[in-house]
Amino acid sequence: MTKVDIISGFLGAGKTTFIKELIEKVFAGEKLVLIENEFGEIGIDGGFLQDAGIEITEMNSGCICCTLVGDFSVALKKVLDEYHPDHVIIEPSGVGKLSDVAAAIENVKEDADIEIEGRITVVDGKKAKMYLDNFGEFFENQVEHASTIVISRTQNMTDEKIEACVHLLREKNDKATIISTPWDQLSGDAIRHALEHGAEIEGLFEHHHDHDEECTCGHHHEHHHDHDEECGCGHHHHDHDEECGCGHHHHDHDEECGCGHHHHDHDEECGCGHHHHDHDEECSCGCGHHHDHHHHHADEVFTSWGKETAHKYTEEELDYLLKALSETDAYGTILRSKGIIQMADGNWKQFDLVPQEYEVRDGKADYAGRMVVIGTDLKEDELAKLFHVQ
Ligand SMILES: Nc1nc2c(ncn2[C@@H]2O[C@H](COP(=O)(O)OP(=O)(O)OP(=O)(O)O)[C@@H](O)[C@H]2O)c(=O)[nH]1
Repeated sequence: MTKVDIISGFLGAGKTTFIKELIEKVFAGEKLVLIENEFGEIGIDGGFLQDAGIEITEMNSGCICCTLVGDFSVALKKVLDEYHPDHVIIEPSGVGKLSDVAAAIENVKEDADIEIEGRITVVDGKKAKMYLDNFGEFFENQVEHASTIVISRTQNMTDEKIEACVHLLREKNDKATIISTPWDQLSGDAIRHALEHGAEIEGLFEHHHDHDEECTCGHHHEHHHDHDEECGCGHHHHDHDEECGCGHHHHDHDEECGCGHHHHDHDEECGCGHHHHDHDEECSCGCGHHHDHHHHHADEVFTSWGKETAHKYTEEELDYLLKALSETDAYGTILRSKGIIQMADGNWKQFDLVPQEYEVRDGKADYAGRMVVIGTDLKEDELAKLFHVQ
């Protein structure tokens, strides 16, 4: 039996940092495989885990989401056959929906001896409200489908702020264990207990209905449900045996689409008896597409820009670009950036950036400098100038 833990969380939430804690405190000595799915084309993480002798499979071909569920299932099966690990840790991209990833694992469960132990979502305590308001479609799904929610950065928050954050998360998920203790104070046992509790309540997420049936809404779902239950794909389905014929996705009508606006039903009927929202106007979510439905794929909303470079940066250049990206919107709405670059003195530095915060560490020489920037409305030409990669 291989136990599978999913460590999800929005861009820069602290997934990789929490995985380090898990590996050191909880999974030490176990045969472990990590499957990482980065949204950016250029993988930056990974080095430290490889050094620790942990097997890493990167899926950089795109975000695990409903369109990539099949590819992901194949990658997971391959890892199980090849390594027979005790544990598989899956780190989906920050903009992946936890329900999509869980559905992919459920696929594999039918012919492999695995059990989902924890659906863990790491939440940046300081940004939870802002991300819920602005990118609710992605962030909310990660919170709602978690069995354990781990809040990061609580060591830098007041008790009131921590409480407000827990309250906000509780409104979206009243079942999950919420960990708000700073991680360095958490023992391995406490983390293990939270994971095991996750496994206990995992049963609540599982449904046993007809598998492999084609839903008449035009999508292939792994599970079908009675009544108005959520199937884990993050969408709300109505009677599955009913053909509505309108060819649209149907969702909870009161759901936010992630563009930060609340859309209401328009009075149009497509004939299936449900109200659909059908705007012809452009949504201001930044994806630049016309929407006639509520569902966004991550790559419609978020863009990733990445480059390799031989440029050697001075301290001033690095300082300037990190401040520009974290404190201004001159280059678009920057949600995440990370990179490994060579400095003018020959040393290598690794940087990690989220809105309002960045961190620079000494890095190891690599084959080339490289960086990735993820956000909305990215100004790519300006970014290229900022990083001296033109
Ligand atoms: N102070 C503090 N910093 C943290 C904490 N968790 C994460 N960070 C920092 O936040 C940045 C992002 O952390 P990661 O662990 O790389 O986040 P991630 O969720 O893996 O990010 P993605 O690569 O976007 O998936 C890094 O600079 C971390 O050092 C925390 O609890 N406290």
